[in-house]
Amino acid sequence: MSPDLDRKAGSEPAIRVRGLQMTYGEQAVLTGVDLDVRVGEVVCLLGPNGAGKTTTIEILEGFRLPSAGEVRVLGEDPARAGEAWRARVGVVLQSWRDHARWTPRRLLAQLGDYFTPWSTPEHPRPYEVDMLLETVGLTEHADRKIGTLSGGQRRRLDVAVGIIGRPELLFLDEPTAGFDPQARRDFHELVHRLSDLEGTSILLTTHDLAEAEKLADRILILSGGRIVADGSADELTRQVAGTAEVRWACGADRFVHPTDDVVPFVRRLFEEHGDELTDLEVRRASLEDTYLAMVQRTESRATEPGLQEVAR
Ligand SMILES: Nc1ncnc2c1ncn2[C@@H]1O[C@H](COP(=O)(O)OP(=O)(O)OP(=O)(O)O)[C@@H](O)[C@H]1O
Repeated sequence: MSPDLDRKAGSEPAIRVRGLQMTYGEQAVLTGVDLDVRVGEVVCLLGPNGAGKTTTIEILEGFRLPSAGEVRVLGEDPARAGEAWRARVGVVLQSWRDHARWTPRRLLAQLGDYFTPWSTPEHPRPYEVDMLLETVGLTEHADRKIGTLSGGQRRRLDVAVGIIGRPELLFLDEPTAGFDPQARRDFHELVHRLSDLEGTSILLTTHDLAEAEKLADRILILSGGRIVADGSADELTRQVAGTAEVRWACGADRFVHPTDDVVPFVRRLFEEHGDELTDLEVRRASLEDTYLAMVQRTESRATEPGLQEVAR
């Protein structure tokens, strides 16, 4: 941990949300969301389509007013925060479509100027444009018109626009949608670099569970209007019963057994069947299995009145 992070570690979280509610007309989308993102942490918000991930992020960005609840982002209420606060927050929007005739270099230089008044010796802003172009892999395309860039190249530009001001907190809403595998890997390295070297706090949404596992210090699952799971990928996987499945074959017969105690179970198999075993496989629950189990659990609770009370 860098000295800067060390200093910040005891301070208030980058994001603190309690009892957040959001209702669109008659539709209650968020019914009581509690979440924290600590300084320097990378947190991934997962949830099915329509769960309210974008709504949550937009409220935290100050672009949408909640119906109820307490929201603190970098120590302020985003709905009331001013320009100095906005300069500390980076937002990667779903594709930069304006300024098709500008070049990435010109756009980034122009947007970067906005952050200059908020530069301090401890936290110089903005990023140097050439360095940022290199970081997001756009050096070759720096002087082409934005309108002629491919979808993936524009997405890289979106990321550059989001971080040009060297934000302390970065929001990424499905940042790698449309990326090819190389661009995805480059982006993952960029997130690690921002987090490890710059101490940037990051909240991102994705539907790519492998991406969540790779990037997140902590995963939150939003379902049924609330956070239903909170932990590292390993911690979440351990919360789902039957964490491993043992498959084996004796001659032509094949068997499957779910178990939490893999080693004693396999030892018994060898004691009982020894040389008769012709195949053996231990399959741990993946984050995908865990995610689907947790979302199904909340969805079935929502359709069975009273069950939620019993489960508590
Ligand atoms: N401006 C709006 N007016 C009315 N309803 C809205 C509005 N924005 C979102 N919704 C509804 O709120 C719910 C949550 O939408 P949101 O976009 O936050 O979900 P999401 O988790 O980001 O979904 P996805 O994974 O599909 O992007 C959806 O049912 C959506 O139709």
